[in-house]
Amino acid sequence: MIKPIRWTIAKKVGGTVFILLSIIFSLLIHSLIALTEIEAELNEIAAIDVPLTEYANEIEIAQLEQRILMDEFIHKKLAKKEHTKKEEQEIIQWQVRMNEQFELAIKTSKSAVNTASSSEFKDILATLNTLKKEHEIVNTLFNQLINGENISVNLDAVIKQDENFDRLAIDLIHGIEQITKRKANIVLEHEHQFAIISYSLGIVGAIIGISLATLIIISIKASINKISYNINLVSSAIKSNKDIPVGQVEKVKSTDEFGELSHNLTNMINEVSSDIDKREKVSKELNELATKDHLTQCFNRFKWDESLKLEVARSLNSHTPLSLIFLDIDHFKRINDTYGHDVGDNTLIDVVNIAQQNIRQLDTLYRTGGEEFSILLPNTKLTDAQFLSERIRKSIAEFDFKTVGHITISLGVTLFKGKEDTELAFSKRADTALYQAKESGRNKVSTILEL
Ligand SMILES: Nc1nc2c(ncn2[C@@H]2O[C@H](COP(=O)(O)OP(=O)(O)OP(=O)(O)O)[C@@H](O)[C@H]2O)c(=O)[nH]1
Repeated sequence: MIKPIRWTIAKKVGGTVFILLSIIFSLLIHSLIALTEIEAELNEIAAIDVPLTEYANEIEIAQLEQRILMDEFIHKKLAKKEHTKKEEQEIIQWQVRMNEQFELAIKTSKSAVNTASSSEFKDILATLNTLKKEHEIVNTLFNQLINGENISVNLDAVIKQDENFDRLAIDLIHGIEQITKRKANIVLEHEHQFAIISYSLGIVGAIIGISLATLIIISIKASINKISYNINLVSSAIKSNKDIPVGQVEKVKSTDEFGELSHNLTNMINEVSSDIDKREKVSKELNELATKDHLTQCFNRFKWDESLKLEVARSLNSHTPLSLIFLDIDHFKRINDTYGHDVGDNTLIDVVNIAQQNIRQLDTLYRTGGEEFSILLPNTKLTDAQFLSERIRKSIAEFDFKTVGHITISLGVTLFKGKEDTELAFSKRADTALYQAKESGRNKVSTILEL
C-alpha cells in the first residue's frame, strides 16, 4: 500500500517555494525564447531591410544624378553643341556607381530570399532584376546617343526608358519600406505578447505564492488555536480542581509538526486524566478506609468526631435543630459468649443494616465502640428523633436474628441546645440517656435534655 505523504511544515514551505521557482524558471525560459525571437527579427531588419533601403536610395540618387547629366547632355545634342569628354566620363561614372549599388542590392536580396523569414524578398529581387535590365537598356540607348547613332529615335527612347526606370525605382523603395514597416509591426506585436505573457505569469505566480502562503499560515494558526484551547482546558480544569473534560479536547487533523504536537498533547492529557482518576479512586478508597468501619461498613469513631463538630457548627449557623441518638445492644457479651465471636459480628452487621433502613438519607450512623452506635440527625426536632428511635428499637426487637433469634437494644436521645450547648455536653446527655434506658430495664428509648 502506498504510504500517504506526511505534509510537514518544511515540506509545505518547500512545495510552495518549488512551485514559485518553477513559475520563475518558466518565466525565464519564455523570456529567453521570446527575446531570442525578437532579437532575430530585429537582426533581420538590421541585416537586410536597412542596407537594402540604403542601396535602393543610392540607386535612386545615382539615377537622379545621371538624369540631370543626361538632360544637359541631350540639350547640348539638340542645340547641336559638342559635349566634353569630362561630361561623358561623369555620366559613365554614375552608371558604374548605379551598377555597383544594383549588385549590392541584388546580393542582399538573394541572401534575404534564402535566409529571411519573409517570402516578400522574392518580389523585391524580381523588381531589382527588372530594374537592372531597364537600367541596362537606358545605358545602351544613352551610349548610342553619345556615339551619335539615330539621335531623334534614341532621344525619345532614352526619355521613355528613363521614366519607366523611375517608376520601377519608386515601386522598389516603396516595397522595401512596406516590408520594413510590416516587420517592425510584427516585432512590436511580439514585444506586446512577450510583455503580456510575462506579466500574466508573474501575476499567476504571485497569486499562487500568496494563496499557498496564506493557506499554510491559516492551517498553522488553526493548529495553534486548537493546541492553546486544549492547554487552557487542562489548566482551567486543574485550577478549578475539576475533572479534565477529555471529550472536549480538540483534534488537530494536520499531519505536520503541529499535528504531531497536538497528538502528543492529547495523549498526555489522556494519561494525566487517567492518572487523576486513579489518584481520586485511591484517595476515595483511602478516605473510606480511614472513615468507615470495616466490619459493618458504617462510619467509624474517627468520622464521628469529625461529623459531630461539623453538624454542631452547621446547626448553629443555620439555626436548625440537631438531634442525637446513642444506641447499644443489650447483653451483647452473652451473644459472644453463647454463640461465638463470629455470630456476634454477624449480629452487629444485621443491627447496622436494620438501623440504616429506619433512618433517613440525611441521618448518619456511626460505630463509636464495640456494640455502641450513634446517629446524628440534622434538621430534626426532638419528637422526630424520639419517633425514629422507637421505630429502630421496635424493628430490632421484632427481627429474628440468624442463630441468635430475638435481641434488644437500648437508645438514648437528646437535642442540641444552641449557643449555650457544647459538643461534649451534647454527647454526654445522649450517653446518660442511654445509661438511663439500660438502667430502666433495657429495650427502651430514654430522652435527656438537662443533666
Ligand atoms: N463479636 C464482637 N464482639 C465485640 C466486638 N466489639 C466488642 N465486642 C464485645 O461486646 C461486648 C460488650 O459487653 P459489655 O460492655 O459488657 O456490655 P453488654 O454485654 O452488651 O451489656 P450491656 O451493654 O450492659 O447490656 C464485649 O464482650 C466485647 O468483647 C466486635 O467487634 N465483635
